[in-house]
Amino acid sequence: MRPASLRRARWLAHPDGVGAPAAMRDWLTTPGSLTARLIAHSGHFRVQKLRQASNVCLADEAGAIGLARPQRVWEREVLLRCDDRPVVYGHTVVPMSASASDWPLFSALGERSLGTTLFHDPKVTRGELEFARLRPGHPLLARVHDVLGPFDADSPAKETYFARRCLYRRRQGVLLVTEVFLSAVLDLAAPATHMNTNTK
Ligand SMILES: C=C(O[C@@H]1C=C(C(=O)O)C=C[C@H]1O)C(=O)O
Repeated sequence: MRPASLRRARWLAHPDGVGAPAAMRDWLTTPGSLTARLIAHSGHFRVQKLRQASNVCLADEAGAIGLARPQRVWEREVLLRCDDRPVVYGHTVVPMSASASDWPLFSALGERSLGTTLFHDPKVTRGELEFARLRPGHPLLARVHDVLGPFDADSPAKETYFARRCLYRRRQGVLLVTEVFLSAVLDLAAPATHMNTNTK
């Protein structure tokens, strides 16, 4: 079992505390749907579903979804791909106590983006974003390793990953989405500044 200091990250209410470079900070603080912004900054966007089944949630997640300790939840893992390059690893958990009427579209999402169901449903309320720097040894990075292969060990800088998470509520249900941003996201078309994106 990893030491507690490695199993958990410090989730902060403001991105300044995680020390992300400006370009990564801009992606971390995307105000609306990440899916919509990735679509706007690539020629082809795809949600690659890795796994959707029950699993024990991460130590970092239990408290955020109202559980006293890590317990079995509904878990969804995806890679968001732009022009076939993985740019975000998505990890979503829903407590087993949720009813089908809380998240009616969740179980049958397949390779449709969860974001499209969250941002177009007036019954869904979105909590505040939280931000973290994930250090080698964090379980989310182990998941990323499992999918993308080992880190480039001779360049530790590449082992620094930044993530954000957000709690969504609908009826009596909660759903926590955590997004780990991969370095390839910085190669997308220069992200528009929020001012530009808000002036549509
Ligand atoms: C919350 C969103 O949904 C995205 C889609 C996900 C999925 O399909 O599992 C997971 C992470 C998100 O980046 C979004 O687009 O903002």
